[in-house]
Order: sequence, then structure tokens, then C-alpha cells
Amino acid sequence: MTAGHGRRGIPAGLRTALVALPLSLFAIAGLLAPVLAPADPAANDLAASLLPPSADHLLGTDQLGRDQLSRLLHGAQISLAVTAAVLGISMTVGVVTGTIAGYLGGWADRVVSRIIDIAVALPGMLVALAVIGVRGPGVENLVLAMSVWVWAPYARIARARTASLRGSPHLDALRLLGAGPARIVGRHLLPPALAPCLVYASTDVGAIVLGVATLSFLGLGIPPPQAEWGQMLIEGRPYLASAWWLAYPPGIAITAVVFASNLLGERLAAGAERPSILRWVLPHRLLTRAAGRAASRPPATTGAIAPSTMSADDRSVLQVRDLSVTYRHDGAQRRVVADVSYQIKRGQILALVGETGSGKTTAALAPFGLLDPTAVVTGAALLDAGDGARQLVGLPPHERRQINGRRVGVVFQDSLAALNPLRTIGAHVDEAVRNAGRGSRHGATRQVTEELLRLVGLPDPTGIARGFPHQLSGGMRQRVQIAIALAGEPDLLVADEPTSALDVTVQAQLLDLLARLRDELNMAMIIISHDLAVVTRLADTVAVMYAGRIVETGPFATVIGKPDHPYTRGLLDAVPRPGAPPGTRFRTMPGRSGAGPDDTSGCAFASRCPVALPACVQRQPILVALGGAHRSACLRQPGGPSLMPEAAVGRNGD
Ligand SMILES: Nc1ncnc2c1ncn2[C@@H]1O[C@H](COP(=O)(O)OP(=O)(O)OP(=O)(O)O)[C@@H](O)[C@H]1O
Repeated sequence: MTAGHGRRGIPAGLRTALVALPLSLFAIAGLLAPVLAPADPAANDLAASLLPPSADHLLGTDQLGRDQLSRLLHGAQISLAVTAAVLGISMTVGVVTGTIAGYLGGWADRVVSRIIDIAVALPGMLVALAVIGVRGPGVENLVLAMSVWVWAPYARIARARTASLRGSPHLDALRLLGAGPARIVGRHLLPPALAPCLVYASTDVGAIVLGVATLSFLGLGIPPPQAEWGQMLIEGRPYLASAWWLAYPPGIAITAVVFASNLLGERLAAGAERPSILRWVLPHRLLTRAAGRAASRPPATTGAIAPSTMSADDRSVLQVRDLSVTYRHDGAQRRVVADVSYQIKRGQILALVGETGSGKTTAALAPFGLLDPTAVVTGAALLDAGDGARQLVGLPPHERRQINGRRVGVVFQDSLAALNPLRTIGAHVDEAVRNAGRGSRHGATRQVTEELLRLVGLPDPTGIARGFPHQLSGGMRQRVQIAIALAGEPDLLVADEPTSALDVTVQAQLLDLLARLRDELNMAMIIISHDLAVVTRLADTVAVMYAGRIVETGPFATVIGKPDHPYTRGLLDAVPRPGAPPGTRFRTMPGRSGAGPDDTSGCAFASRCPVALPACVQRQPILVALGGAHRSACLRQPGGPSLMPEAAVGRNGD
């Protein structure tokens, strides 16, 4: 058996086509009824009343002499039109409502979810009867009644799909590119929410056809003399014994549509056809063009603020002062970053290092509003120096969008999660290029895209642009992320663990690339890493973080060559050093990190520190200058003894 073939050797696509055949016939009959019908479905001929099937009337005639085949075909047309209208209305209302609720979260999501729950729980037929009872029979009211009946499951599916995507790095990446809520919802959340709804809709076709027929059968749907299948059933019922051809054909047609619709729904739900359905409905070029139009609008002007209490060096790209971040969950508050200050200049690389959970990512992304909405950020972060400096903390979203993706680019750790699996590499980079206001025409955009892919060292940019994320290696995907981040020609690039999960050779190549870009583009960079070996190759300055605070900072060579803080020494002792003789023992720090800045009144590292003083558990140390820009937050005298215990637990290379 080959991939894409069913159990009996029938290709998967052909099997789906076979399953879809009855519904296709239904659609063809409905669309071509006026052409295919041999007679006028409303033409009475009492002389030809109740004729059995014959060559003149393939399905016989009814009590008024009307041709049954013509009525069946026109009935398909009415069912198809009503079904299309009901699906169109209920899917639009359901998918848009569910997607917006899922995206917004919070109270809006809770309110919409309760409404959806109630709507799903109510018996649909009773709801439809109530609507028709109030508004009266008729085609329009039937469509309205059926829409009120069927919209809620679409809203529920779309809401669940969107909520599952809400916190994904892919959306973070889009926010960073400056995409606004309307664009994120319209372009990146509606399509994935629509895909499972389309699958569900294939099952719903049968339910709607049956519902319309039932309401007509009850005299509440399509009124006579229209040839509607439910209407035909009720008219044929008295003649079940004498003229079977009146009730059987519409009954069989309804059963076939319901059965085929359920079968097709199940087949599509198995997942085989979802992407192609999405493509039929939302041709990529259409989306791209719409996005291009939005992106080519001129950027909004933003007001620059004068630096207040901060002074910044002329070359300063970002200066952060007393930054604190607190998360609020269910009434509880937890500060995770406290009083962090750092500065980064053009052409420099700042490394933020520390164990997992020490607050590196939070401290680097907080200025750009890229944290969870529950984060409360205080302090100051100035982009640029001098009169044009702009305070980033508290910036309104529309002004932030002019900065993120243009002045600042971010490379995320998980390249697979940061890229949309359904879009090509070219589409990703194109979007970043257009967001940055470069290349408004498709051809020009793709040219810039290919230049960017070439700049980050990807061979065959044209071929790579046509590929999908899963077709590239991890290292290549990281290069794509770097290309996306460079699309706005940023002054600052933030790379969050850019080389984790890559093998050492690829790691080295990527680090060389970052160094080359820093030199060629004179960019400022913040590299976040828990691995000192990674930043050794790159960093000009380093800030070592522990429990949400910077505990040591300074020129990289000084901090690495002459570390002061016991935590920095511990970090250095725990990594194999280049050139160390084989068999050199390295040490791990006792205890575990994970503390927050406010979990103790003293030094957060005291419980793990081999040289802690009694005062360390009582007093919070502050950063003290040790000479030049080198500063350390330790209560011991600078340059005191490093007494890591001899409990070595590993060797280089273990
Ligand atoms: N959305 C959130 N809600 C609550 N706490 C959070 C949230 N995001 C992060 N934190 C907490 O903030 C602290 C700092 O997290 P952060 O991701 O900045 O650390 P990190 O040093 O970058 O770690 P890693 O290397 O694992 O990414 C951690 O204790 C983390 O649990």
C-alpha cells in the first residue's frame, strides 16, 4: 500500500470523490434544474393525473398531472438554495463570533461561551418552530429559523480552535511584526477556525435538508405550489398505496442527501482533505492581495517623547531602567522581574544569561509589549537616545505596531511553532516585508524576500520561498525567522535562545551569522541564553540574571574573566571551557532555581550560595560598581573567595 491509497488500493482522493458523489449530484440537479427538468413543475394537466412512470414522465405525474421528475429537480434547487443560505448565514455568524470570542478571551469569551452553550442545548426544531410561529411561514423566515437553529456549533468549534491558537508563538511573532487584531483575526485565526467548520458543514447539509423538508411537511416551510421535497412528501402521503411514485422519490432523495452528507463529513473529519478544502475556499493569492492592500497604507505618525529622568548615550538603541513585571492571575500577583536596568548600543551584542525561569525572556520582551496580557509592566524603556527617544512602556497598541517588526525584530526559540505550517516560507517573509512597508507589489515584495533569504545564508532562495516550514531543517527555519526579523531593517534584534535544540555545528553557523549581521548592519542585539558557551562567541556585554534580578553585569571579557558573583562563578564552573584538558571536572550548583524576586527578603541565591553570610538572608544586595562598567550584587567584599564545594558531579563532555 502506498501513501495516499486506501485499504483496497483506491487513492484517498478518489474515495472522497466517490463519497461526495451523491451530494455533487444533488448540487448539479439543484443548479441545473431549469435546464434538466423536462416540464414546467407547476403546469397542471388534470387529464394526465396520477400517471405511473413511463417514457413521457420518467417518475410519473401527481394528482394534478404535474411531472414528478421536474418537481423533484426543482425541489433540489429549492433545498440547495435554502441550505446554502442557512449555511452561509450560520457559518458567518458562528465562525466570526466564535473566533472573536476565542481571540479576546476573558469576560467576552465567557459571555459568548454561555450563549453558545444555551443555543446548543436548546432543541433546534423547537427553536425553529418558535421563530416561524412568531414571524409566520415563508422562505425568508424558514432561512432565519434554520440559521437560529444551526449557528451555535460553528461558533463553538471556531471558539475552541481560536482559543487553542491564542497563546501560540506564531501569533506572538505576528504581533511582533506589527499585525493588528483585525489582521490577526481576519487572516490568521479565521482560516484555521473555518477549516473544521467546513468539515462540520458537510454533515450539516443533510440535517438542514431534512429540517427544511420536515418544516414544509408540517406546513411551516416552503408553501405550495412550490415543488419542495417535504411538500411533495405530504402531498404524496394519501397515495402511498395507490401511487407510490409520489412519495418515494422525494423520500429517497432526502435520505440519500442526509446519508451522503454524514458519510462525507466523517470522511473529511478523518483529516485527509482539510487542507485542500481550505485552499478551495480561501485561495492564498486572494488573501495575500488583501493583506498587501492593508500593508501598503501609510504608517500612522507617532509622537516622540522627551527623555525624562533618563540620560542615554548617543548610540543607545534601547535603555531600560527599573523594569518590573508582575503577573496577575485570579486575584494573586507575582512579580517575576524586579528593577532590571540595561542598555544596548548600536553594533553591540548584550547577552542575558541565567538559568531557566530567571526572567531573561520577560526582561527582554517586556519593553515591546510581547508578554501575556496578564503582565503588568512598570519602569522605563527608551528606544533611541536624545530628543527622538521614545518611551516604550505603556505605549498604545497602534503606536507599538509601528515599532515592532520595523525598529525591533525578534527571533523565537521554537522556529516550528513560530511559523504557520499552512503557509509557505515565501508567504511568511512577504508578509513581514509588506508589514514593514517595503515592496507593496507582489513582484517587488518577493524580490526583497529572496534578498533576505540570501542575506541569512539560505541557498536557492526561490526554491526555499516555495517550501513549507516542515520541509526545512531546524537551522534553516531559524535562518528564516532571522530573515523575517530583518525584514523591517530593525535597529535591534532580540534572539530568544536562538540555537537551543540545534546540533553544535549548526549552532556555530547560526552564531557566526548573527555576528556577521551585527557587523554588516551595525545592529544592536540582545541574545537570551542559559548557555554561557553560546554567548561566549558573540557578546560584548553580559547581564547575569537570577530570580528576576540582574546579579552581575559588565563587559563580557571582564565578567567571564573575573566573575564576582558566586552565581556567575557557579554558571561558569558548570560549563565545559574551551581548551580545558580532557577529564577536567566541572561542577554543578546545589539546589534549584525557580524563586521569584520577592520570595525572600534577602539575596535569592543565598540558600544555594557556598559563601553566603548570615546577612545575605536578611538584606537584599544591590548592584555595586567594581570598576568600569562591571557591577555585581553581592554582600561579600568584591573579589572574595569562591568556595564552590568539591562535590563535583560530572566531567567535561559527560
Ligand atoms: N504568562 C505567565 N504567567 C505567569 N507567570 C509567568 C508567565 N510567563 C512567564 N512567567 C514566569 O516568569 C518567570 C520568568 O520567566 P521567563 O520566561 O522570563 O524566564 P527565562 O529565564 O526566560 O526562562 P526560560 O529560559 O525557561 O525561557 C518564570 O517564573 C515564569 O514561570
